[in-house]
Amino acid sequence: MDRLELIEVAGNSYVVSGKYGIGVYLDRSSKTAVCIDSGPNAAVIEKVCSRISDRGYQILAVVHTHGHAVNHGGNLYLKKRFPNLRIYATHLASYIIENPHLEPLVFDAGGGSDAKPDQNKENARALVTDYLPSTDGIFHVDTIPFKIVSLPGHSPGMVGIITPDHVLYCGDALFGPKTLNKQDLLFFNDLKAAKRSFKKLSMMKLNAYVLYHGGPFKTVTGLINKHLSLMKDTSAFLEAWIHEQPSTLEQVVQKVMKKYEFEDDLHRYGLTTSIIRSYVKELQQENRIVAKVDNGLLIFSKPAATT
Ligand SMILES: O=c1ccn([C@@H]2O[C@H](COP(=O)(O)O)[C@@H](O)[C@H]2O)c(=O)[nH]1
Repeated sequence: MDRLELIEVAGNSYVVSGKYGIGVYLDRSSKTAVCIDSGPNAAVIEKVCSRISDRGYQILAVVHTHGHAVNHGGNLYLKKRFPNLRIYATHLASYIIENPHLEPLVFDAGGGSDAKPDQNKENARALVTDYLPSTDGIFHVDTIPFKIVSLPGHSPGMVGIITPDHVLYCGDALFGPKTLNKQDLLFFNDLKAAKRSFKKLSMMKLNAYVLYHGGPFKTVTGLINKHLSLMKDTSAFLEAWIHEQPSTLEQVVQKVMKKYEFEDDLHRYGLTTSIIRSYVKELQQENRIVAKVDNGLLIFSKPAATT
């Protein structure tokens, strides 16, 4: 793993270099640091701790945007190193953070989970100490004021965190260009909520936006448009296929895995199934497809023509 650095985003707000955009807010008066999410495992967060202590700061708290394993895998390490650590999360996120065995409910369709097994084990007993509101508002870590912005879509109850420097840590409300170029199929568990979150983001005026998969950006309008266009393409593809060929969810997943030339592995299958479920739900909500049970099979098909 490359050496991780703290990159200044604005004022006292930083982001860790590398694959995971862990946020770090350095409070100069108290010499304490607040992390936004804690990375996938102990190895990553240990390096982040070293960069923070090189600057003479101690970690006081970690604030979670949502409860996916790659966002909270550093908690147990932090808790062991800083026994008075505060861990902030919404109620919804806390269920998964405290019970990592629940994560397969989100990512798994009977096979693999999004987290590697050791990430799950590692995090087994790092309990949330403080609940964040899942609606917009202000909360304090010690005396430092942060703002919460509700940004559901990728994960239920996901929130963004705004630091006193007006930097918004968006979690996975948006993905960066690297992720967008790698995968056309975007993980959102509620597409309508995701689009409302995009709209909210597009109306905000902040100094910078930090994406957990993508790092810091001055504006996110271009990224939002790219997300909307990829989502529209996926929806149109699924609608056209289901109109042509009434299908079960498994058949739709198979079609998509073939289209994107995904490897036959359990993790990819689970992720694809979760994503396709969200699209199929939206197509049903918009009456673009219908569902019926036929001989014990759930079949999606074209709605009957109205006269
Ligand atoms: O097909 C997919 C696969 C993954 N995602 C989301 O992207 C990020 C980053 O994934 P990496 O594989 O670690 O680069 C992760 O949060 C996945 O949920 C996706 O949207 N579509």
